[in-house]
Amino acid sequence: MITGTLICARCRVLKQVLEHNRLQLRTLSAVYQTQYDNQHYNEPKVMSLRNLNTICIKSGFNITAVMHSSCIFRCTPARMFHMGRILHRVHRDHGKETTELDQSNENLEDELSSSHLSELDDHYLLPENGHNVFIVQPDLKGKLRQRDGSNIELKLQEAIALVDSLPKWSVQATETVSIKESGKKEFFTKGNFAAISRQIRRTANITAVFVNTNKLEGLQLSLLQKAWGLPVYDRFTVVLQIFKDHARTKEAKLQVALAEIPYFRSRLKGMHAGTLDQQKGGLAHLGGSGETWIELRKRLLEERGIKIKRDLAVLKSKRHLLKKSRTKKEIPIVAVVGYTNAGKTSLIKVLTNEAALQPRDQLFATLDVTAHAGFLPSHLSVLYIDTVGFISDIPTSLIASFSATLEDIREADVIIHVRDISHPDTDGQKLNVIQTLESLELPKHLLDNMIEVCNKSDLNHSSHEGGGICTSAVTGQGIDDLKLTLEDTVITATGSMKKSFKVPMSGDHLRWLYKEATVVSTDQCDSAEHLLVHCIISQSAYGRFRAVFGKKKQEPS
Ligand SMILES: Nc1nc2c(ncn2[C@@H]2O[C@H](COP(=O)(O)OP(=O)(O)OP(=O)(O)O)[C@@H](O)[C@H]2O)c(=O)[nH]1
Ligand SMILES: [Mg+2]
Repeated sequence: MITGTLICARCRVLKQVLEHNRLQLRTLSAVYQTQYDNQHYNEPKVMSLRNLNTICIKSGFNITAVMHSSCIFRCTPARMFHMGRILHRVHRDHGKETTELDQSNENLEDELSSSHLSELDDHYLLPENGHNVFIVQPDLKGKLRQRDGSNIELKLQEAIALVDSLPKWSVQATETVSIKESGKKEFFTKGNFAAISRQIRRTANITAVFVNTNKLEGLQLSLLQKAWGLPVYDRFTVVLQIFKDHARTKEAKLQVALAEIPYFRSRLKGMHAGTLDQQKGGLAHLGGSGETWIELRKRLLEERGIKIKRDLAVLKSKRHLLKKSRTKKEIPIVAVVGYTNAGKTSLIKVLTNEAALQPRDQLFATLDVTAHAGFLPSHLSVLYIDTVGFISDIPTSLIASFSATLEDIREADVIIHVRDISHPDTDGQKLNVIQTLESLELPKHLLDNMIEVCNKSDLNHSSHEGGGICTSAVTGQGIDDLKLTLEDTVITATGSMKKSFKVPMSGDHLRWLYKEATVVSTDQCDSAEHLLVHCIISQSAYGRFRAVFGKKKQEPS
């Protein structure tokens, strides 16, 4: 039996280090590497430890120690112990397929690959103690201003609300700075940069700077961090943290993890390869084909992205099954969209009387797409879909990672656009939502039939002109109007009809209609043996009704 140390073949760097030092490891690593290359090269998941163990036994290899690439970088004794324990169990249970084992392997893979990526993180996302933030509000000048067109004071207010949405984060000071050009290596001009740096240095107790711009380039970010000696955040990273903090379900967490990848990638871009490789103990290049520290992390990020997308696809297929069963029952779907904090969840709560719904005065309180059943005045049941709020100046990659939400909007029968009519920038917010919806290339009829709701009208003291149904989710004002309008729109959008049927008191007609259509009300007929039934019925159900019961007898002209 050959005795040796087991290594993770995914890490070619480590393999080369070991070989370079003439350690007696080649037999197993070669077997593992070959298997990995042949079978799993394009797959993010490495061979399971159980399979590896089978190979070990077949090739007469006795494992005496476990070693992973993270030993070189950041291997904790606990991780080593964990891996050793699993291998011990694999040995013991060799040949037996136990689910417990699979579970451990999965967790382990995640733990190990995130151990590399956590070095990119450096507690930058969701630091335990929060932050005292200095907000720098860029004031765009010249052509940039014309393109942007929004009010600086309102942008600053939104930046403050974003920071306040994070646990233990607070705003310490704010400053507005003129910006003339974007896309340059340096974000600020020299003079402005010196002034803002002085201001930051003078303000006590600051632990982070938030530059309220869409997204800083990797290089810009690292230059600013170096100059100020503080972590620097842009809009993308602040919203990403809010998403990370608010994500509850597996799907939302996966979507946030997917959104994190471009962020990590941009961090890599901003890092200087030479400096980091030196810091990591000269492991930058080991032989011609070895991976540098940065290459390794790029590969891990790519693998992580593939894995997350695969997991999301599984969830999506389940979601489709659910949708199919919904469609089978022909329940109309109403997607409730709007700017974050406009009152979407609150409105659904009053429309459905669902006590469990919890609106919160927070940006991005809702991150999970949820469905809530409600009834319209004619007893027509609908499903309201609560969605993630929109916000201006967010890179599309962040929105795209929430593609499931967007797909739900696409598949709805009707869209309700909820606006916060009391917000000083309500028109800007409306424009942003419309532009985002248009960029989703939704079917034309969905945009044409969209219902605009001017919510929080109890707080709006100036008169509101223009379309839209004025509502208040707090006082209930306008909710009945909204339901009536929604009912008409749903009936038109789903191709349903309002019909009345004269059906015999005895017989299956009435039971059938209650099951397959929405019975609005019933009336006595001239004949005592018949009943007049008023329904909302889909075209397909109407066709079936006629096929089962015949036309002439039941329908009054
Ligand atoms: N006064 C008043 N407050 C409202 C009204 N509707 C919602 N709110 C408040 O506005 C805040 C946000 O409400 P939500 O329903 O959570 O808003 P949302 O659009 O779902 O927000 P996100 O999920 O974060 O995008 C909460 O504090 C609500 O109580 C309203 O009509 N009048
Ligand atoms: Mg909400």
